[in-house]
Amino acid sequence: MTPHPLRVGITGIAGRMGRRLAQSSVESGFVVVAGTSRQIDDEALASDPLPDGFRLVNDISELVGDVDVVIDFTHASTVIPHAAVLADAGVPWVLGTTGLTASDQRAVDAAAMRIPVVQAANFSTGVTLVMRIAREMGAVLSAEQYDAEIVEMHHRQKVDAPSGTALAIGEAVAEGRQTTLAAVREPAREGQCGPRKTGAIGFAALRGGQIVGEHTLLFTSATEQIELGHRAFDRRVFADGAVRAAGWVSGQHPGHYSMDDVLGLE
Ligand SMILES: NC(=O)C1=CN([C@@H]2O[C@H](COP(=O)(O)OP(=O)(O)OC[C@H]3O[C@@H](n4cnc5c(N)ncnc54)[C@H](OP(=O)(O)O)[C@@H]3O)[C@@H](O)[C@H]2O)C=CC1
Ligand SMILES: O=C(O)C1=N[C@H](C(=O)O)C[C@H](O)C1
Repeated sequence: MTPHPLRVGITGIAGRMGRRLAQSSVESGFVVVAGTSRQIDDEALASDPLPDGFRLVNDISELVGDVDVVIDFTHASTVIPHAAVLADAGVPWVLGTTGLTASDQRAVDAAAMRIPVVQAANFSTGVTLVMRIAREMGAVLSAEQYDAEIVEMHHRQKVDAPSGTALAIGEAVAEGRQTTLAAVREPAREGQCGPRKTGAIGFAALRGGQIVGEHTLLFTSATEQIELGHRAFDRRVFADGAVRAAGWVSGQHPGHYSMDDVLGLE
């Protein structure tokens, strides 16, 4: 049963997503009990609507005793330690961090054997649907005829590329084509890179200004081009999805869940 009101802990609460997650949590009637920041900066947080009694701590291990769920949008280097702390404490995990290595992902999968984890490279409802359509397009638009490419653009501060969403869209196309992205991903093109391989999935990552997040999937054949795009205007779209996931995951059994599960999609 979901405890009421839900007590939420937010890692990286002073970050771009951390701040927005705190607002969305409060707007949803949850209590933001604690957040982490490696540099405690009360002044920077003073303008945000956090409740009395909120604790700002240095490390996730200092907040897990007080919370029903942790929402975590930080940096890939935190994933292995966060997985261990949350699994040991038995606290559900909503994970939005991108740029994970294969060993980071294995740590998430291992934690999901012990706690419920909702992981998504993009918590917006729109992108959740884009993934489903991308899978179907991959299944119908044959790899021999249609070249699949994914273009993404983000703000100049983003540290990982291609974005987690771009990679997840690529994985969905690969799944539709009954293969894996690892098997068909085209290496970044530069110099004498040679012609495009049939069946490859390519990526282009653009960075500039304060673009929140834009993704376009293109299928190009000799006779036509199909584009599927998504543009996020405000980080609220990710935060609201993650907060919805937090409310949902706190009542679940251990397992690895996606936004499809949260939204009740087949
Ligand atoms: N799944 C989704 O829907 C979305 C995912 N993201 C992902 O969320 C993550 C955070 O994005 P964003 O909020 O823009 O990033 P920010 O850099 O603004 O915030 C990240 C916060 O994480 C904390 N942090 C803890 N450990 C580290 C570390 N080792 N290196 C860097 N930061 C650390 C920092 O807080 P402090 O310095 O105070 O400790 C920082 O403020 C990224 O991986 C991004 O791709 C972003 C948007 C949507
Ligand atoms: O870093 C960001 O900002 C974003 N990261 C996610 C990703 O890597 O896909 C989601 C969104 O596009 C914003």
